Amino acid sequence: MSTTPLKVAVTGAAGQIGYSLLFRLAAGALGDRPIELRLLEIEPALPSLEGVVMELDDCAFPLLAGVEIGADPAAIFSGVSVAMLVGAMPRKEGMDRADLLSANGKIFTGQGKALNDNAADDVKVLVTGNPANTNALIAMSNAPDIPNERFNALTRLDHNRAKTQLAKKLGVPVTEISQLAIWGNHDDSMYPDLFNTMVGGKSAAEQVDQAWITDEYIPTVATRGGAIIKARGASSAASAANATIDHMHDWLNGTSDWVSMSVPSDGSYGVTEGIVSSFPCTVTDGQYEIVQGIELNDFSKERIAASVARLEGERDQVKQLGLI
Ligand SMILES: NC(=O)C1=CN([C@@H]2O[C@H](COP(=O)(O)OP(=O)(O)OC[C@H]3O[C@@H](n4cnc5c(N)ncnc54)[C@H](O)[C@@H]3O)[C@@H](O)[C@H]2O)C=CC1
Ligand SMILES: O=C([O-])CC(=O)C(=O)O
Repeated sequence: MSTTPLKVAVTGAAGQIGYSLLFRLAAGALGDRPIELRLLEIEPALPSLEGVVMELDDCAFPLLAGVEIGADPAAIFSGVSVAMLVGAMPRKEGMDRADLLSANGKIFTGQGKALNDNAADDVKVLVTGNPANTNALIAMSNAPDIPNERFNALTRLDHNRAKTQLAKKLGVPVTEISQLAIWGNHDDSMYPDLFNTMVGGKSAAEQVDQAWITDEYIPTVATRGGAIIKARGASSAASAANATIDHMHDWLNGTSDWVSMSVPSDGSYGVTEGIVSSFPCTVTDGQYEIVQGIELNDFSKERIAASVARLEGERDQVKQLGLI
């Protein structure tokens, strides 16, 4: 076990996702090593964050080596090797995630610059705050000294949702499912591809019919966030925190199966270079790779192209806003 604390920044730490995320991080969810938490909030939320820190203290977590809080990104990001950018406004019922671009996008220009100037050389940045893919693009574009591939966005929640919905349909445990992946944007156009997914060693697509995939499965996965907002009156929090941990855990520690990661496209599968889009990925020694050589049928190609078009639209919008 490494005894050097891993310095992890979390933004929006006093929010709902923060409340589920911090305690698991402090308990060792990223790996069996000490962790130092650097928590960023806006000034008015700092008193509430102080209460959360009191609760962290009250857990006496053996791996928690320190907690620092503040409203200055430069100070909080100083020397961090992991940055979880969660802090952003959540959508309300009836909104699309892209509706948050003008409100949230500017958060990621300042945080991109602050990471550029203050984070450790090996920093890995994961954006959860919505619209996550394009916010990651904004942060990446404002951090010219950090390699682009260190900026990811979260589609692991969609991946986990896709896994459970398929497992329920087929009456199998989630552990039977492999090679599942979400492609495209974390919005209603996302595409969970079942044509390359395996269940119990056999093709998933051959065990369900196409009408179920098109009319039930894809819409259920893609609109799950909205369904949760409707049911809870607030957007997903514990599951989003769980997915944020899953993504960063795997990026740091490696994978044994495909995982869905939104990463800057290198042009693989015709996805426009530079946009941050979800792909099937594997991770070895802290480096992810987009899985190559996957056969995509015409249905999949069409769905991916539609989602990529949404990402291009968001990119054009933030260009116009002067954020990239
Ligand atoms: N990618 C994904 O799968 C998911 C993304 N989300 C997104 O995550 C974000 C956070 O969600 P919640 O925790 O539920 O929201 P929340 O409103 O409970 O918490 C957000 C926190 O961010 C803080 N904040 C705002 N601006 C900030 C800034 N400039 N620097 C630091 N902190 C700042 C706020 O003060 C607040 O405490 C939302 O944008 C939401 O839509 C939520 C679920 C899943
Ligand atoms: O739907 C939302 O606004 C929150 C979110 O991203 C999700 O739950 O997937």
